[in-house]
Amino acid sequence: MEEKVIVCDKLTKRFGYFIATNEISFEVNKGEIFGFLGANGAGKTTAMRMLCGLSAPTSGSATIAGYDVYSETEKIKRNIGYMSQKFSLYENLTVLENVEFFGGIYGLTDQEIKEKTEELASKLGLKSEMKKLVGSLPLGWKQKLSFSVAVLHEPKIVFLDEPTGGVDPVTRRQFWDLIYEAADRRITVFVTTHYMDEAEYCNRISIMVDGRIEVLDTPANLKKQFQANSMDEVFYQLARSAKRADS
Ligand SMILES: Nc1ncnc2c1ncn2[C@@H]1O[C@H](COP(=O)(O)OP(=O)(O)OP(=O)(O)O)[C@@H](O)[C@H]1O
Repeated sequence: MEEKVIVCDKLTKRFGYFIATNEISFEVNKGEIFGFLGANGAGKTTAMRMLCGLSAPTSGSATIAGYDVYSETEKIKRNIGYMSQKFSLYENLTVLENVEFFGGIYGLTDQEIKEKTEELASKLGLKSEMKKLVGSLPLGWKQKLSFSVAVLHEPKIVFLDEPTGGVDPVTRRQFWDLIYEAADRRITVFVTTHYMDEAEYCNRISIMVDGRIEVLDTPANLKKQFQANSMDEVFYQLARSAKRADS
């Protein structure tokens, strides 16, 4: 049987009377690429923050890499990687300094950091850029670098919150090559995106509407279910029913 690395049962987050995430239940397998979709305000970030151990749920249960989201948040943080468009690398440090800094935070030894640095520099074609400030790199490179840093310590799961926002299609494709490589190493990838071509790259996707998970299946099955030619069509059929104002 597949090992489940995320198990979530009726997980709920309220802010006062407002239910941002409403009884979501799902499981994610080891090494799976799981797309977590929904219109703006659907509740994705709120859910992801709970799964990363950054925000306590109001009710329901979840385990991440076997650890409880209420009582074992420190263990969760040690077993995951995280990347978002907003939280990224230090722009005023060089590429090398960033890798050394995050490697240190993740508890890698100096030798491991050295090996990882060389691997990363050659994989990303950044050998001659290692001493440049991250702030001077093009956005696409920053995001590929940021992803590589998020998986530097070979976490069990990497959470990606709109990782490719604002990046051109060619660079997004390269970014997804990195995601596939991580999944090949059995790192589970949990990714939110607004790009429907990226949704097609996921093994399975869920789509949230107004705090609830409305559908969860493979892209192929969802297209069949909604008699749609693309994930774009599936998404808009569902998003049309959303009531929340900020979508
Ligand atoms: N701390 C908070 N207090 C009150 N309401 C909040 C809080 N955080 C989020 N919300 C509300 O919860 C809802 C879900 O927000 P969330 O950021 O999780 O959505 P999202 O699906 O990630 O959207 P986006 O794609 O825009 O990031 C929104 O209506 C938001 O205004």
